[in-house]
Amino acid sequence: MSMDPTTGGLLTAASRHSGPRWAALCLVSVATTGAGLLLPAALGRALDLLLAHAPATRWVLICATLVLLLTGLDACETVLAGTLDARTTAFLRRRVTGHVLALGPRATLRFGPGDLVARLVGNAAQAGTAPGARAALLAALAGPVGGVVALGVIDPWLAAAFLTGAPLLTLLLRSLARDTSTCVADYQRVQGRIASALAEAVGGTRTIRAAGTADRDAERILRPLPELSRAGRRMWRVQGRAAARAVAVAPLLHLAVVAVAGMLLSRHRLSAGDVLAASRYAVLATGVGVLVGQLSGLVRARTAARRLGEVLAEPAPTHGDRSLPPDGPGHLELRGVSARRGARTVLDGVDLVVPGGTTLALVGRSGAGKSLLAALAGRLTDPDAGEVLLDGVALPALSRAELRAAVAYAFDRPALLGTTVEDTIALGLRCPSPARVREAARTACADAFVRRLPDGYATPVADAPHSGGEAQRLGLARAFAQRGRLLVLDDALSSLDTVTEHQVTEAVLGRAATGTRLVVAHRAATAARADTVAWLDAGRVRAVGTHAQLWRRLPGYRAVFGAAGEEAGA
Ligand SMILES: Nc1ncnc2c1ncn2[C@@H]1O[C@H](COP(=O)(O)OP(=O)(O)OP(=O)(O)O)[C@@H](O)[C@H]1O
Repeated sequence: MSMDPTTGGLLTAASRHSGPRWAALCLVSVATTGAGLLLPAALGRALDLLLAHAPATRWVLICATLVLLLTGLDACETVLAGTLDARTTAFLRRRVTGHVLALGPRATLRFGPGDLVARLVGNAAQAGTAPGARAALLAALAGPVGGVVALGVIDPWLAAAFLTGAPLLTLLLRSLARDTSTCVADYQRVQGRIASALAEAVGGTRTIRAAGTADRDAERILRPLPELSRAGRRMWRVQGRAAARAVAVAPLLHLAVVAVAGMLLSRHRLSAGDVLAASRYAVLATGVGVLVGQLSGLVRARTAARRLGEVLAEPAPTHGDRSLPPDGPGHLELRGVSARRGARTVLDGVDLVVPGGTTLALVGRSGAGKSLLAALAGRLTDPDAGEVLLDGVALPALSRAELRAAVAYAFDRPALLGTTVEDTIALGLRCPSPARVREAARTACADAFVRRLPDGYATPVADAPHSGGEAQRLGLARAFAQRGRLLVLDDALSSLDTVTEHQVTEAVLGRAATGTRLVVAHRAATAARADTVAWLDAGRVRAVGTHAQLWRRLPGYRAVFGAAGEEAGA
């Protein structure tokens, strides 16, 4: 049951997080085992005294006290184990959620949203039982070990009789741990694949309905079910086989101990009470059934922790602690920037300068890398080579807070996060204020429709209208409220009606606009309003100039806009 360092470290951190509770659980579990080990000796002593007609009340009372103590300890163990599991699970979920968000788009690229949810929900809950399972295994091991020691104390021959079969038990447990680990890993992997396919289908319900492929997609999502069932059955078979072997071996060992005890009784080396105690200790020592259960639980928890460890092993982007020069104009510079997606180099050694306070429109055919370049400009993703600087500071050198306050983004399909509409617009603001939110909403032409909502800005975001244009206006309002020195609009006006688009474009690109703006432009009219246009083609910047210059000189540039562009450009 070897552990990679990430998984081991994660479980150690989780145990440390619940340290006192884990220590208390270990203590209670070991105390339970200790009380369980004392009971046979006390019973044997009481029996001997009763058989000899000697006063045995004290020993009978000790036996009763031990039984009561065992009941109390058992209750404590249940409560401690339950709360420890819950705390550890919460700790793991917090840690992995934080890391997934720190990874940004890379997390979904590498694992897929469904698989991530499966890991965060199912695997985290299972991994959360690891510290409790470790404590339980410790106690379950203490039982057999204590049983053998007690047998040795009664008579060394009893321990020797038991130990002849011990190697068999060790082999049994080792093969159980190994086989269970493989089956559980297979099972959890298949579960992750089903979750991925389901998340994809949930995101594409409209497409599935429009295509009328619901049955086919349900079949596709559940296709790995037989594999899941095979992995599940394999898991039960492994455990069943181990339990069956244990059931075969344990009574033989028990019998051997009782036979030796009987022989020693006949030679007057043991009393009847000793035989009773030895018989019970032999049962404790052969408690492999308990061990099988505990070991399987621990293996399942560790396998689940390994899946969380895989997510944590993905390196998150680091941030420096530098600040931007105060009152910088938002001068953006890309130096030799290259970025790959899949096997393709989408951007190849791109150099680009956007002087502070100006607007640059990114133009290019579909798939040319406009969104990728827009993402690189505000460090939503990092380049594979080259660097991006804002006001002379490389983006990775900036502190996270400084970077996020300096660069605002609006997207074509913004995620509306937060509780109310007001929260959605104020998301991420250092000093949110109602006035700032309303002003931003007015600039984005969202104020009028928000005020018409039943509770205005206090309307739950789930109840707010979500048409493409309305969502885009809320997303734009969020970007405007941020008042960063760089504003990046990635196709953020595409769903607006013509009048609204004109008003928003005027606010963003008109004379009154402030800061530097990077706009992904699909329409010639938008490109024409920018100070400069960068034409992306085949991974490179083919030309930089005003729209009018590029339009006049370059037929390839005109072709990007097609027939509609000919009219707008003209
Ligand atoms: N996760 C990914 N895996 C593989 N390729 C990707 C991934 N994301 C983007 N790409 C590819 O990178 C290229 C650039 O994508 P990008 O979204 O930047 O293009 P774009 O110019 O904005 O296109 P559009 O105008 O259609 O939005 C495309 O060929 C795209 O298929």
